[in-house]
Amino acid sequence: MAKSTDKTTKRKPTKARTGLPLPAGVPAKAKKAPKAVRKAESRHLRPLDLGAAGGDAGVLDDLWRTVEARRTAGDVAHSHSARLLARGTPKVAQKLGEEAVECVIAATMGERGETILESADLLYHLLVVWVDAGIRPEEVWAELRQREGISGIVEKAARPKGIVRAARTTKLP
Ligand SMILES: N=c1c2ncn([C@@H]3O[C@H](COP(=O)(O)OP(=O)(O)OP(=O)(O)O)[C@@H](O)[C@H]3O)c2ncn1[C@@H]1O[C@H](COP(=O)(O)O)[C@@H](O)[C@H]1O
Repeated sequence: MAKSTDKTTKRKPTKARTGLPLPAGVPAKAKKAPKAVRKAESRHLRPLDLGAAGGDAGVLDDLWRTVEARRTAGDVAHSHSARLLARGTPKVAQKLGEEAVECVIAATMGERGETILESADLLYHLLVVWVDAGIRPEEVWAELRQREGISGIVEKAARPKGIVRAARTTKLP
């Protein structure tokens, strides 16, 4: 059968790369679905074991060491961390902000499972920011330890009035 050359008969793609239907509003000519959809799709393709046993905070120290190793010896062709770090501090910081917003959205929507996943993305990108800035996890853990037992309300009330906290915040009192 002769191949139709009439453009109008060409079916508009209605599926994303993964074969899942594009959500309403995503232009059919979109090269790829919006990031949130891509993420959700990839999660759909990789059933998640939310609340998996064996999770503990030590993973953060381990993950920091892995990302730090990617900074020094990572291959941008095979390591997301190496590629992100190679894109420079502004991009590293931008990605943290993006992931924070995605976590805010999931939490606001009351999506517990999605909030867990977005929290993991956010923590990973925070570790990349630390590696990029030369911050070791124990420096942050020490700061949190120092705050133990001091209520946030008491801490804020004790700040000198009218003086911007010693270069630790851009917020005016
Ligand atoms: N925990 C993570 C992790 N969480 C999220 N991500 C990636 O972060 C990216 C965020 O997706 P985006 O859509 O924002 O894509 P992007 O390419 O970053 O940004 P854009 O250019 O699209 O704006 C995805 O590629 C996620 O897979 C992660 N990549 C790696 N890790 C872990 O970090 C360690 C080192 O990984 P590699 O550096 O890839 O070897 C391993 O233990 C990994 O499990």
